[in-house]
Amino acid sequence: MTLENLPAWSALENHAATTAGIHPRELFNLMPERAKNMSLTAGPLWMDYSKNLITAETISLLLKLAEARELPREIAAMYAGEKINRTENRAVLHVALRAARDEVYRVDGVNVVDQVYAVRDRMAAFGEQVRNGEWLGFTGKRIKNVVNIGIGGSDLGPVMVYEALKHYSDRNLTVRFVSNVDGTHLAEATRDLNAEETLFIIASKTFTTQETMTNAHSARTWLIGQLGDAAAVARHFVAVSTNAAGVRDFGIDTANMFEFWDWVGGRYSLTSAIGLSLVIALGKDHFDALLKGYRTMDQHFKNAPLAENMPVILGLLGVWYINFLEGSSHAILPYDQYMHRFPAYFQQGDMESNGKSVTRDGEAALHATGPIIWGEPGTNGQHAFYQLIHQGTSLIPCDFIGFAKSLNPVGDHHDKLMANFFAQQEALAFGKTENEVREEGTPEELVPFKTFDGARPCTSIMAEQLTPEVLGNLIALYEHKIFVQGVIWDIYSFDQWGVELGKQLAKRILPELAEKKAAPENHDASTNAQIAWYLQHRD
Ligand SMILES: O=P(O)(O)OC[C@H]1O[C@H](O)[C@H](O)[C@@H](O)[C@@H]1O
Repeated sequence: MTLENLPAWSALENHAATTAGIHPRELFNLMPERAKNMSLTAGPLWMDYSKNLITAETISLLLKLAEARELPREIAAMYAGEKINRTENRAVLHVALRAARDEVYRVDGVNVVDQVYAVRDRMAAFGEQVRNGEWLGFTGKRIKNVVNIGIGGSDLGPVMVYEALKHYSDRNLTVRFVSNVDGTHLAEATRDLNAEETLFIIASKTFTTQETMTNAHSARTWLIGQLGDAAAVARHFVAVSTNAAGVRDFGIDTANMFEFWDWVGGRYSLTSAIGLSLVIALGKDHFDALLKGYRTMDQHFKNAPLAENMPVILGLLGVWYINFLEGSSHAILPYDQYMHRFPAYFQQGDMESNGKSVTRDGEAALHATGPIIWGEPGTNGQHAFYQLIHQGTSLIPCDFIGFAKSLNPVGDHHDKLMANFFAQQEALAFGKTENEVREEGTPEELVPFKTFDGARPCTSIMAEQLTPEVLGNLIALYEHKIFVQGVIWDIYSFDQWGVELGKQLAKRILPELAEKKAAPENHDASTNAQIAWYLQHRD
C-alpha cells in the first residue's frame, strides 16, 4: 500500500487540518506537564521536544504511522545485515563498526566484527607509531603533519570530528583535510608544510573518485618533488579504501592500506578506517570513546520502545513538519563552537540519504521527502539568519544542541552562550504578541514589525559536556533519525544515484577543455556558450 493510502497517513492529514494553528502558548496551558511528558533521555543525551507544534495525539498518530510502515522490522533488518540497500544489493551495517568485540554482526553468514577489530587494531597501532615518533618519514624525521585527502563521506566526518574534538587532540600535530579538486585546497594545505614530516592519508571508499585521485596524484608529485625520490612515497602515503587493487595501482603498498567494506556507506563510514586521521590526532582511547558513544545510541535505537526512542521521535517530528506542515528545511544549531561543522556533516548524511523522489517500488513519490539541512553554531547564526526563522514566511524546525559545561570556561561566556540558547527557543516558540509590544510603549505604526508570532518549532538536545562519547551519541542519533525517515517515506536511503549524472558529464567535458577547441557544439546552447566563454578567457 502506498504511503498516502495508509489510514495512519490520512489520520495525520486530518489531524494536521484540525490542530494547525494551535499556538504553543495554548499547548502549554492545555497540558501543564508537557515539558516533562515530551522529553526523553538516551545515554547522556536529554531531549526536550515540548516546544514542537504537536499534541500528545500527534505523537501517537506518528507512532501509528511508524508501526504501519513496520519500522521495528526495518530496524531489525538493518541490524541483521539484510541487504536493505537493494539498488546496490548491499547490507547496511555501520552499526557493526562500533560493536563490542564479542558482539556478532553477520553479512552473508560471516561475522564481520572480527574484521572490524582486525582493522581497528591496526589503526590503533599505526596511530600510536605516528604519535610516538616510531613511524618516521623517508629522511628519518618524525611525522608532524597529517593531511587527509578525501571528499564527501571520506572527508566531512573526519573534519567534523577533528574540529569537534580539537580539545582532545595532540596539539603538536598539524592535521589538515583536502577535499576540493580546486588546486587551491591542496596548495594552501601544503604550502607551509615540510614534506619530510608530512603523512598523507588517501581516503576513498572506491579509490576512483576524480577529486581525491587528482589531489592524491598531485600530493605525490609534490612530495617526490620536495624529497627527490619516488621511494619516499612508501613512508608518506597510506590509504583507506575498500579497493585494494586501486590502492596498489596508485603505488601504495597494501601493507599500508586500512580496509573497510561495501556494507559501509560512504556517509556512514566515519567509524571505519575512514577515521584513521582521528586515531592519529586524538589517540586510540578518544577514538574508542567516540565509538562507545555511537554504540550507546545504536543500542538505544535497537532496543528502546518507539515512543521512548530518541532517533524515532526526532525522525517522526521531521516527518510531521515536512509532510503535514510544509516545513521543507531543518536547521541544526549547535551552541558550541567546536561543533561548527556538524550541520555540514549532516548535510551529506541526510540530504544524500533522503534526497530521493522515487519510492522503493520504483514509482514517483507523491509525498515530500528529505529536508534541506543547514545551520551554523549559535550565537553566530542569531546575528545572521535567525531573523528569517523568527519572522520569515517559512516554517523552519530547529534543533538546538547545547552543553551544561564548557571545555573552555572563560569568565561568564558559557552562561551567556546558554542564556541565548534558552532565550532563542523561548522566543521562537512563544513569540511576543501585539499587546505585549504595545505595553512596551511601542508607537502603533511599529507594532506589526515588532510582533513575533511564535509557533516556530524547536527541539533542544543537551548533554553535560562535549566529550568523544557524547559526540558519538549525537552523530548516531542523527544517523538513525535519517534511517527512520527513509523507512517512513518508503525510499532507499543508502544509495546516491543522484550524484552520478554530473560526474559522467564532467568526464565528457574534461577532454573538450583539453582539446582547446574554440567552441563545442555538442551540448545545449547554454553549456556550449559557457564552455566557449571559459576557453576564450582561459587561453
Ligand atoms: O570515498 P569515495 O569513494 O572517494 O567517495 C566519496 C564520495 O563521493 C561520491 O560522489 C558520493 O556521493 C559520496 O557518498 C562519497 O562519500
